[in-house]
Amino acid sequence: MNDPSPSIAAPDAACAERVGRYLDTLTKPPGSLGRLEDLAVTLAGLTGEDFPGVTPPAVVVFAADHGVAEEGVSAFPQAVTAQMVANFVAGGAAINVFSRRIGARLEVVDVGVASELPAHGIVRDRVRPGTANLAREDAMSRDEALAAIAVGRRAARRVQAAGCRCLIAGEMGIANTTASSAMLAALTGAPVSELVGAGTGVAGDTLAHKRAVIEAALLERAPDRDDPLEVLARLGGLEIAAMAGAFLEAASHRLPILVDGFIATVAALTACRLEPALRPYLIFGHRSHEPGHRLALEALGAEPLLDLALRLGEGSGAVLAFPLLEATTAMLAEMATFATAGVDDREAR
Ligand SMILES: O=C(O)c1ccc[n+]([C@@H]2O[C@H](COP(=O)([O-])O)[C@@H](O)[C@H]2O)c1
Ligand SMILES: Cc1cc2nc[nH]c2cc1C
Repeated sequence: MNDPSPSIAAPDAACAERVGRYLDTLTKPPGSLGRLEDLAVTLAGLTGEDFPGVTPPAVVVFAADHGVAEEGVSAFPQAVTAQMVANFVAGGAAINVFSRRIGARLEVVDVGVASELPAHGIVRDRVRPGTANLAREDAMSRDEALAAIAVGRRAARRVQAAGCRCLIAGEMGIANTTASSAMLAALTGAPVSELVGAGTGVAGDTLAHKRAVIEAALLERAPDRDDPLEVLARLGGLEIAAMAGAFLEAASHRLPILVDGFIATVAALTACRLEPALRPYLIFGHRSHEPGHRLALEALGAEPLLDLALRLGEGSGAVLAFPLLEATTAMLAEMATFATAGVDDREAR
């Protein structure tokens, strides 16, 4: 319980190198498939397979509430967290629609929703009914943060046991851009004014108030930036902790991980601070409209695949990027080589 991270192997460098060479035998000018070629090398290295597979993918949506919602930092009331969970169960949310398109196994996990939920269709693994208000006290204890990380690890083990070959973690939690922004400022030292954003749609005085709440909380909670578990416990969220745990566990099984938007990336950054060996297993699906996402990606040295000005969460941007991973694996498995297709290779110079 005290060690949040399983052991994570380094990617298979020999396999990655072999696939890099193989790519140049396929019927295309070398490098012409651009970042898909980088992705092929990455997938080979992290799975240790010359012809990696990513199907079927799994989407796990972690839902939790945030005590800081009572400060009026979101455009929506806290009750929307539970209402959207009911929508996920009924199949009507964006994540349901997009997950069906890619044939994903979709699971919704209650890691800390503060109100009533439907009786069926949810994995019940609630650590506590929402965090405390981080503007007034620590969001949770270290033990609760560890327990929420363990929730995520259990979810990733279910994904692995179900035979899924790519993990996408999503989240639902009213006010979680406040928690994520506070965590990102604490972990990177970046000024709150550079990373705070609209979340579900706050603007004007409400946005200024959100910034002031985060700045005051950073002074009050003052976590040690070199202690990621302390940052998570004092400023974070249960679903953020669970995503971090899911990423760590998935990497220990050599599962490729497709990271979603701002909140998921803050979870990824936290997990990388806990265990730097995680970083090579992370592929970033998209750049969210939330301004802090750029900083979080920079802190990870990450360049996402898509930039569609999304700001939904739920895992939606990662699911939309998944077909690019599928295309990458199909490129390796199905393209003809110059030799098999009888196409002249480039002139020797
Ligand atoms: O993933 C993102 O980049 C993202 C950006 C802005 C908002 N969200 C979603 O909106 C909710 C948080 O917004 P807020 O305004 O309540 O803090 C939460 O449920 C997230 O899934 C998600
Ligand atoms: C309606 C709604 C759907 C969401 N999905 C993720 N976060 C959300 C926030 C709101 C408000």
